[in-house]
Amino acid sequence: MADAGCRQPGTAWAGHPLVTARLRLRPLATRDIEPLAALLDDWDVVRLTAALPHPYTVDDAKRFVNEQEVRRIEGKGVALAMERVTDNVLIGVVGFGLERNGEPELGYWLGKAFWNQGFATEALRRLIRHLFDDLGFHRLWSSFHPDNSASKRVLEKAGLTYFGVDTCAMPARGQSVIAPVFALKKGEWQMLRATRPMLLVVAAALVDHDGRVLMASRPTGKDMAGLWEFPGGKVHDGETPEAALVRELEEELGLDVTESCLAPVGFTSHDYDTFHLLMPLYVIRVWKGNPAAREGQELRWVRAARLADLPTPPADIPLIALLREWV
Ligand SMILES: Nc1nc2c([nH]c(=O)n2[C@@H]2O[C@H](COP(=O)(O)OP(=O)(O)OP(=O)(O)O)[C@@H](O)[C@H]2O)c(=O)[nH]1
Repeated sequence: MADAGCRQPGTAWAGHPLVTARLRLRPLATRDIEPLAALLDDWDVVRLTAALPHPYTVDDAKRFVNEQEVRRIEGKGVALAMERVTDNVLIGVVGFGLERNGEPELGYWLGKAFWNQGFATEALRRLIRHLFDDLGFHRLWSSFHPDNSASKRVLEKAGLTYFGVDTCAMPARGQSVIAPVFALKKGEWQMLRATRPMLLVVAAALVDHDGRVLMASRPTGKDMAGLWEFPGGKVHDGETPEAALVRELEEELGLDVTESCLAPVGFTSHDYDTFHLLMPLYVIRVWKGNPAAREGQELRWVRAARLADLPTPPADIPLIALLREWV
């Protein structure tokens, strides 16, 4: 599913948010100025960057947000806020510039509290897909301070490989460095993507007598922890989707459901960048037992019209719209 309607390849950035499992990437706005300054007034965050001053003030952040808006309008590049979907907190910035050679140069930074949790890689993978698939670029690149091994790892995980070195000015540090340059061509990226798995997951919309739907929070330790989802899980080898759902509902909630009570209502097909999710959804109105949270999840009965208020995995958004018609 495209994240923002049916964009044709080659169309320009239109300001739509890009959505990942845990993040929303959207243009910077005035409301980001204070949180931006708080995240960037940190020597550990800025010391290996080229242009971010230290100390970093609210005025610096104001100037940065205004400059980025001008760059975006002039088509020179885009800086996107990385916003966590569970609580809408700004955690960093990712973006690209076309100033150096007309090919996108990737850049990013994260507030220190958000390091080592895979956020930069997740954001970069989504931005790369946007640059190749939606904006029609054929090659992109990035360079980093030679001491910045974390940045190197992020680029490698996103698929970029060593291309050469370049002299990189670091005006905010009053020096220049010989910086490694990493690059990725569209064809290489397409080959990498062809190896990602297709995951078949089944999900249930359990609907009670009041027309409410049972949602479960993904427990700490699982991917997308804190998001609200339909109960269900992966289909095992040799299982039918229906048998898998009956098994999952027993394991996760202690419910006894018979296959004949499952009504398939639709499916979602969603690109998570590291895997492709195919997930049929079944409405169930009859079961035995009371739902019990057996796997550390929190449970909540929610009216179909209010489901959209919960932070859910992006794959679930079309199913939530569908359920409004069904329940
Ligand atoms: N159950 C469920 N999974 C969903 C939904 N939406 C969605 O993107 N998924 C994704 O589908 C995958 C299901 O994996 P899971 O970890 O829940 O599967 P599972 O119960 O078999 O767990 P396990 O592999 O830890 O035993 C996850 O990547 C999850 O994020 C949803 O509404 N319900």
